[in-house]
Amino acid sequence: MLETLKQEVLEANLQLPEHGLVTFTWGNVSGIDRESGLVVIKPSGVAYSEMKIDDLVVVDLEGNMVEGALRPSSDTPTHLALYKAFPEIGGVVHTHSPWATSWAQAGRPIPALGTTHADYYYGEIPVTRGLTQKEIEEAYELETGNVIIETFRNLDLDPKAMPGVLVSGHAPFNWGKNADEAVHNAVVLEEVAKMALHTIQLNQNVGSMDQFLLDKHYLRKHGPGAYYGQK
Ligand SMILES: O=C(CO)[C@@H](O)[C@@H](O)COP(=O)(O)O
Repeated sequence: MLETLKQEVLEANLQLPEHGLVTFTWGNVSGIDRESGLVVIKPSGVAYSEMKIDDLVVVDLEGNMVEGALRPSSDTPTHLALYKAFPEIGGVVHTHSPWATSWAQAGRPIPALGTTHADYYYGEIPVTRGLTQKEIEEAYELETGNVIIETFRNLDLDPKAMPGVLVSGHAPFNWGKNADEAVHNAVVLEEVAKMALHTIQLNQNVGSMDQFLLDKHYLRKHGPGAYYGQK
């Protein structure tokens, strides 16, 4: 089971450079085996072109090392916080993909402007508040997870219907039922972020799309009896 998960996590990580979502080593993917509670994650600072399956690190949900010779990604506490808070997810990805990161740095949520967005994200893609100096100094990556969870609670968002978030001043995190789906959602986020910025540049008065169009696109793909089936 763990060997299969490692292969999935390796392949998901390697998709990041393929899709142009990472520069150098600015990103990481993990996957969880819910039965054992073990998480497989990219090692910190290892180049994608050199990464081998045995470089992946296995940790438990408390962050204790279970397998691996390298240091786990510095973002591991964020991944673990998300796995604990959102039991329905099986994969997490963090990138600094430039279009989504631009919105995060601007501290702006991405409004739902069209059907590409609505096929994956049920409404505006949220942005968190900025972390305080104390949070950054004491437990930066854990608090990054906590601020995401706080945002979802405050906005009453369902992580299945909203599989990503922008961390203010930082960058996006995405998730999915597994590592592959998390990366898929990150690719869509980047495309949607780019299109939204262009759309607003072309028409500053554009409003969010109509609720009935959002419902039609999101619910026919992900709602009960969805004809596409669940991703
Ligand atoms: O967010 C950041 C840095 O701002 C990290 O995700 C990025 O550098 C990747 O770190 P790791 O190599 O996974 O430790």
